[in-house]
Parts: sequence; structure tokens; C-alpha cells
Amino acid sequence: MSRSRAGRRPNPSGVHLLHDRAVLRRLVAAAALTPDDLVLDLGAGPGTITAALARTGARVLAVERDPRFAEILRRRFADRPRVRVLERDLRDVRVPRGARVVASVPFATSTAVLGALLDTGPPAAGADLVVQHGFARRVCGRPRDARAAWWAARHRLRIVEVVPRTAFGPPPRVDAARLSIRPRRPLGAEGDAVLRGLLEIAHARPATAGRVVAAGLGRRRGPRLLRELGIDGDRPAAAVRPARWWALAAAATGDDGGARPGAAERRGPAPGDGGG
Ligand SMILES: C[S@@+](CC[C@H](N)C(=O)[O-])C[C@H]1O[C@@H](n2cnc3c(N)ncnc32)[C@H](O)[C@@H]1O
Repeated sequence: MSRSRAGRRPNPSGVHLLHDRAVLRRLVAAAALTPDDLVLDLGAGPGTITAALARTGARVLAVERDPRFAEILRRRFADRPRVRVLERDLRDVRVPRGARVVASVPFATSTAVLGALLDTGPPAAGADLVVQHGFARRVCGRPRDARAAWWAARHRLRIVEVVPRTAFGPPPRVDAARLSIRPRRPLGAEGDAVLRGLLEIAHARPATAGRVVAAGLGRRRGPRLLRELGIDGDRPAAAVRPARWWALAAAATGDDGGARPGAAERRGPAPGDGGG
């Protein structure tokens, strides 16, 4: 075992445990947790990530479905009152508002985890996840449907690091990636409704951005806002970056005091920021 790997941990299910300490350090550091935070470790296994999260002083909720791992977790953190172990399917767990998620999630649950975090309610407080690299590329690339566009319009989704399969024991068949999810400024109920409507129209069938805003915001106001935000109305709507739809919704609802895309959003596609 290389020096970068942690010592052997109990692994009754033979699942892919994150062994690379440097990746683990970066995963936890990226979250910049404080003792005021509640953080969820979804699919906690024997608790390697849970332990690193606990060291930040944050309250930790370790969710694990496998009863053998859950028992290991209960024993391991028995004397840590700020660590709670929940033996449950993570897909049945509601992420409390304001809570963070830092986890190496079971690959098969990645879509469910993002859905639980990003589908409804106010934007997620933030998440740092280790997921399959291919999955991370899909959610960070140009959205294929309105749901993915909604996720990326209200949050910045970025691959911050490719995590090679050798970082796990036993190694999975494919590489993973560290996915950073950060909220944009909340738009409020009206802005969210406008944004969702625009994205539904944009992804319903091929259309230009001009047609979408005319349908969603009116024939006068839509094109005017496009011009103000410097968005080419002739380009395919599906190619407009999610951050731009967010800015349109903000402007359309008068919620644009400081809501215009920031420098990073205006600059063009950041790596994995949705393209276009
Ligand atoms: C990839 S391992 C990660 C373990 C640990 N986070 C680590 O990196 O060392 C995934 C863990 O999630 C658990 N798991 C799989 N599906 C789950 C589900 N639906 N709900 C809760 N836990 C699940 C597995 O038992 C396993 O412990």
C-alpha cells in the first residue's frame, strides 16, 4: 500500500473506499466547515470521511445503509456527541435546509443525491462530492434537459479534481472526480418560477434563445432583456449557459440588484460551467 493511502479499514461489503489521504484532505478542506455547520456524509462506510469531517468541529450526520458499516460507525464515534449515525437508505434522507454535504457517494445514487440537493427548495448550501468522473462531466457540461439546466442555473457545478481509480480500495473500474456545488444567489419564488419556465421552454424542442424569451417573457420584454444582457437571440437556446438564464430570470423579475452575472459568470464557460 502506498504512503498516500490510509491503513486497511474494515470493508465487509467490498465497496470502493476512498484511501488517498491527500484527496480526502482536499475534499474536506474545500468545504471550509466551521463548528456552526451541519454536514452530511452520505454513504459513510467505515467513517474515514466522517472522521475527517468531525475534526473540523462541525456537526456530522453519517448516513449508511449497510448494517455492518453502521455498527462500525456507531462504535467508532460512540464518544463523539457531534457525530450522529443514521442507518438508512440515503435516498430516504432529506437534507436539512442549510446543511452541507461532503461525501464519496455510492456511484449508483449520484443522480438521486443531486436531485435531493438541487431539484426543489432554495439553492443548496453547498456540496463537495466524489462521484464517477463520467457523471461529473455530464452534470458540468452543457445541460441535456431542463432538470440539468435548472441544477446548473441555480448552482455552480465544477469538477475541481479528477480522482483516479487507484485512490480507492478496492479500485472501481472507472475514475472518479471531485464535484463542487455552490449556490448562486437565491432568486426568490418569482425568479425561480420564471427561470424554471424559461428552461422548460428552452429544452422542450430546438429553438433559438430569442424565441424562448419571447414565449417566456413577452415579445417586447424578452428581446430587450436579451440585448441588455448581451445574449445572442439567434443562438440555440440549449446552448445558452445556465448562468445566463439565471441572469435573465433575475432581470425579468427585477431581482437584478447585484444579480447580473459576476465576472466569473460573464467571462465565458469556466471549466465545466455548462458551456455556451
Ligand atoms: C463508495 S462507498 C464510500 C464509503 C466511504 N464514504 C469512503 O469513502 O470511505 C459507499 C458507501 O455507501 C453505502 N451505500 C450504498 N448504497 C447506499 C444507500 N442507498 N444508502 C446509504 N448508504 C449506501 C455502502 O454501504 C458504502 O459504505
